Formats: sequence, C-alpha cells, structure tokens
Amino acid sequence: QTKPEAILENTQVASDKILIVYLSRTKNTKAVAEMIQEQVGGTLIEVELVTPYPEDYRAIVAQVARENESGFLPPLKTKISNLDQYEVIYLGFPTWGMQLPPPMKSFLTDNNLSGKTVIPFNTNAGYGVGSSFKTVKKLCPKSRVLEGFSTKGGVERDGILFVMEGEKRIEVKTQINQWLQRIGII
Ligand SMILES: Cc1cc2nc3c(=O)[nH]c(=O)nc-3n(C[C@H](O)[C@H](O)[C@H](O)COP(=O)(O)O)c2cc1C
Repeated sequence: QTKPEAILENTQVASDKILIVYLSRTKNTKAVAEMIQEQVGGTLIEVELVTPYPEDYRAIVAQVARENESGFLPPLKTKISNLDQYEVIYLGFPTWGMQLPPPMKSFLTDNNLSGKTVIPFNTNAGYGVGSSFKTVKKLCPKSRVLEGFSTKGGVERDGILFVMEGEKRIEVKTQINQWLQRIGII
C-alpha cells in the first residue's frame, strides 16, 4: 500500500519524461499499457527476450517455474538507451507463477531506476499479483514506488486469451482512471 507521502504532488509530468514498459504474452497487459498511455502520454516499450518463450502454455509454465526456482534472468533484446530522460516509469506485467515474471526481473536488474518514480501495473488470471509488486519494490530500492494497479486478464490455462474488449475494456478504463486520480497522477 502506498503511504500518503508517496503521492505525487506535481501531477503534470511532461509526456517525454514518461516511459511505459510492459511484458505481455496474450496482449492483456499490453492493452492496459495502451489505456494508461491514453491517459498520461509517454513512450510505450515492450520487453522482448533474446530467446522468446515457447508458444505452448504448459511449456512456458514449466520454464518459468524453473527460472523462478533458479533465479535465472533471461537476457533481453529490449535496451533503453535514453533512460536518463525519464522521470516516471510505468512497469506492466502479468502474474506468472504468483511472481514477477523473470523478464521483468531482468529488466529491473539491467536498468537502474534510482531516483525515479516507479508505478507497477498487472493483469492476472484472478489469483492476484502474488509477490510481484513486492519484488518491484525490492528491485527498485532507491525509487519512489507508487500504489500499483491490477485487474483480471485472461485465463490461458482454460483457453481464455485476450479479454480487454467490450464491457471489460470500458470497466478497466474506468478503474485505471480512478487509480490514476487516487495516486495523484491526473
Ligand atoms: C507462465 C504463466 C504463468 C501464469 N501464472 C499465473 C499465476 O500464478 N496467477 C495468475 O493469476 N495468473 C497466472 N497466469 C495468467 C496470466 O497472468 C493472465 O492470463 C494475464 O492476463 C496474461 O497477461 P498477458 O495477456 O499480458 O500475457 C499465468 C500465465 C502464464 C503464461
């Protein structure tokens, strides 16, 4: 939970100082990233791996479980060359194995976000954020980490992939708007 003093006082941050970085497999987190961008502006960047994960759901679940167990950090193709220019970094990811996905652990290990405001957001299959938001805080010890946003996304296990359309899309847009107001961004 965000402490009151962590709420941004200066609500207007110039668009060129905002970075929205996301990891997304079935595009739900990507859709949330785009909705946030509609509200706050900023540059949108997808986290991509040098060696992509398998398409097969059971194969990726098994691989992620092994990586979480061993602490392996998959190398990223995505490099942020001009990190200095950004003051506010939104970090989007699905819950994987009730944790922060390994590629986001790689991202936060590769990129020093000290002194920046970090704002996590998440989609999951209905089991919540797990330890992911706590891990973001742990990996960004010198950042101001604000209250994150989370909503239910797909349930790939049951063949439910992209859900951010129709009524759900409208609902999530409203939730994002309320959250951004609550944390003092808009
Ligand atoms: C490897 C893997 C592990 C997952 N583990 C969880 C989990 O532990 N808890 C949960 O609620 N959802 C879990 N999910 C479901 C995703 O978090 C959910 O479908 C999310 O909306 C996917 O986001 P995306 O469409 O941006 O990829 C998992 C999905 C994958 C692919």
